[in-house]
Parts: sequence; structure tokens; C-alpha cells
Amino acid sequence: MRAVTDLDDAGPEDTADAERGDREVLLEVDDLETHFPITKGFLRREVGRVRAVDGVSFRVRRGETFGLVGESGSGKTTTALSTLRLEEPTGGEIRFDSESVTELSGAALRSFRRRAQLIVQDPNDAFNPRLTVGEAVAEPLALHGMDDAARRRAIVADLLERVGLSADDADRYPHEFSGGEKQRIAIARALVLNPDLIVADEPTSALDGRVQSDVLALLDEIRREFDVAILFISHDIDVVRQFCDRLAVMYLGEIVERGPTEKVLASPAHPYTRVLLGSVPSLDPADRELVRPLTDAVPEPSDPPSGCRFHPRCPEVIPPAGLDLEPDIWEAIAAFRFSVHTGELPPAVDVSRGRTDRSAIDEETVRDAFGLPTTISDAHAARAVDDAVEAIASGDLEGASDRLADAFPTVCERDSPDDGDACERQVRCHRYDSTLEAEPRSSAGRFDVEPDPTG
Ligand SMILES: Nc1ncnc2c1ncn2[C@@H]1O[C@H](COP(=O)(O)OP(=O)(O)OP(=O)(O)O)[C@@H](O)[C@H]1O
Repeated sequence: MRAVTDLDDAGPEDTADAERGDREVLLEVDDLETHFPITKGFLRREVGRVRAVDGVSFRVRRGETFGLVGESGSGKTTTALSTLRLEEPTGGEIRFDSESVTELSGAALRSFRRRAQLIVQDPNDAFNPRLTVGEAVAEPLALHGMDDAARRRAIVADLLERVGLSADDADRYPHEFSGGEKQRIAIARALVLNPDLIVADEPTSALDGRVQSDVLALLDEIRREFDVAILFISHDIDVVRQFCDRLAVMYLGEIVERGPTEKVLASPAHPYTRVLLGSVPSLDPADRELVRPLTDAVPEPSDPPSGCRFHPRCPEVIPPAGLDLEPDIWEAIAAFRFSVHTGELPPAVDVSRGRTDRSAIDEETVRDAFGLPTTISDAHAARAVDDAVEAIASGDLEGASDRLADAFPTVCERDSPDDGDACERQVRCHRYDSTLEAEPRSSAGRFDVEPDPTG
């Protein structure tokens, strides 16, 4: 497996990050797997599994912010909940402060949960409307045995002030506060047991822009002041960029790329990371190429694609060995192949919605609709494309799909890429596999690697 490493020397702004990077590991997650059974009928027979989290590994160091980013449905929340054992993992290993939490129960599990707190997305879901703010924030203290009411009240008053509210707010009720204020109260409650880790699941996505930044700034301040690590979940790579020391990009239950935030975002190595970045206008410097996926629909985690899960959408899917094609011609053929395979057809050839008449579809329409090149230099490829075009024009989608699959096999469909060695940056992509011919196209390129002891 080829490795990716630093492009830049550390600048002064990297110093604090480097210091956090030297600290010991707090949370280790190895090969985490959380599958949900799909059941059918009266006897609830298992007919399949949603592979929400499927072999995820990462480390969070003391006092650092680690971001998990990915589209909706990629498995971020399930990873967060499974890490805290609020959802039962179906496989893998979790260690916190060097101790396994995978088998904990009873008092030991409660003690772990005291040290690892959760903040949820919508602060409206976080509070019992019948408890005052003071009671809500103090509740964990009482549950964990602090009987002295005056002491509880003093701790709550102090925390409310630290999160930018007033000690008097303790006597008010949650509905009297705005969304941003409620999220501040949730942060105070998460801090009350002095945790080592806060898992923040989209803590700002239910809030408006300005309030979002305030809450992020507060979380950052809290992290410094309380020396607490934060596992930060977000679909918004821009927010992760502002807030996290390191990040991992998730796609369909797997981590596809992981590394220091600045480096991953300056030179994203995995094609999916580049697609994700290309879709964020605010991260789009003039020279950032817009990388589009070959197909749009995200497959179901109950039936993920074989090999690399991103391959049917990957603009850098590896061509079959021995095929003599320009990269852009191959990309057009690959887009054709996977659009036909997934049934994501351009409107001009899609008869399924009744808007297009089959008799109006001839071979030229098919070529135009898929943007296929008029000349393909490789005779074998040209023949296969002609055959598939003809099959589609005559209404035989399945025949076209089979012909294209036969003619254009790819290692990305056949084999799962591995993560490579534990190094500062990890990329799960065959283009980083030194046993294959395909070069990575990313500006991250191939470099020697500083091994990362924390993985
Ligand atoms: N309890 C459950 N039973 C069955 N499927 C589930 C369950 N919880 C989550 N899933 C499925 O697992 C997949 C991952 O969901 P998850 O909520 O972890 O993703 P996510 O990246 O956090 O997305 P979002 O940002 O939309 O919450 C989705 O397909 C989801 O429908």
C-alpha cells in the first residue's frame, strides 16, 4: 500500500496541534461493526442486515478534537452511539484509557459513561420539560451519588456562567431558552461530571449560522479549559475544518480517509473526499477542481457494492489492465457502465417514468444522452460500447449492463482496498496500493511516511 504524508512543514499555527498530537491516546476504536438485522414476517426472520458501521478504526488523543464527517446515512451517529455503548456493537473492540469497554456492564459501564458524555443534535430533545435548568444540569451529579444539594447548586451556577449563561438561569425552564442557549445548557450538563471525552453529534446543525459559530467557539474554549477530548460528528466538512485537529471521512459504514484536518483538506487523497470537498462552495478556492461522482445515488448500506464501496460512483475507478484509453474517455465509459448498472439513466433514454417513448430512442440518442465519445481508439472497448448502445436502443438494459461488466472489469469492483500501514494519513483506495499499476491522481501523491504510533 502506498502512503501519503505531509506536504508542508509545520507552521507556527501547527504548534498547538502538534502538541495535542503528541499526547496519549484516550479512545481506541478497532474494527467496530454495528449491523442492524432486517427482519420479516410474524417470526421476525432475519432476511438481511443494515451494515451501518462496518469495520471502523480510529484513535482520539487526550484533549484533541477528532471529526467524523460524511453524508447522511454514512454511519456517523451509529459509530458515535456504538462507541459509547448506547448502541450495542456487533463486532470490534473499543478501549478507553487503555481499558476495554466492549464487555463492560453495571457499575463499570456507568463509570465509563461518566467519563464519556454525549451531546445530541437537537437540544429540544435533550431536556425533560418538567425539570428546571438547574435540576437538569445537576441530575447527573445526583445520579452519581452527590447528595449535598448546596454543593450541586454551586457547581451548576459555576458551569452556567462558564457556558455564557447566568447562575440565575438555573431556576428557569428549558422552553424559556433559545436553541443556542439550550445547546449551551446541554454542554454544561455534559461537563458536570468532569468527563475526559465529549461525543458531540452534529451539535450545531439545528442552529442558525451565527449561533452555530458561537456554540463552536464555546466548545473550543471548553476543550481548552477542561482539557476534554471531543469526538465531533458532522456532515459539514466546513465546520469540521474550523474545529477539528484530525478527521476521518466516512462512506457507507467505512472510513475511507483519515488524517490531520489541514492536510487532508489541503490535499485530499481519496476520490470520495475530493467529491465531498468539491460540493462545498465555501471551501472552493479558485483552483479547486470540481470533482463529480460518476453516478449520484448512494447505495443502501444493506447491500453495499462489492470491492471498494465507492467504485460505482468513483471518477477515478481503475480501468482494466491492457486497455488503451485516454483518462477522459475511460471516465465516460465508466460513467456509462455504472449508470446502466445502477439504472440511473439520463431522461432522454429513461422510459421508466413514461416521459420518453421507447420508439424515439435510437443509437445516436443513447450516445448523446450518456455523453459517449464518437471515436474510441481501443477496438475492444469500442466494440463493447457499440454493443451496449445497441442493446439499450432495443430496450435490453440488462444485456447492456452484462456486456459492459464483461468488457470493463475493474479491481475496484473485485477487491476491497485495505487501509495500509498505520501512518499519519490513511487512504482506503486501490490507487494507493503499490502492487497495482494505477497512480493516485491526487495532489497528495505518494510520499514517505512518518509512522503514526496512534494509528
Ligand atoms: N436502529 C436502526 N435500525 C436499522 N437501521 C438503522 C438504525 N439506525 C441507523 N440505521 C441505518 O444505518 C445507516 C447509518 O445511519 P446513521 O444515522 O448512523 O448515519 P449518519 O451518517 O449519522 O446519518 P445522519 O446524518 O442522517 O444521521 C442508515 O442507513 C440508517 O438508516
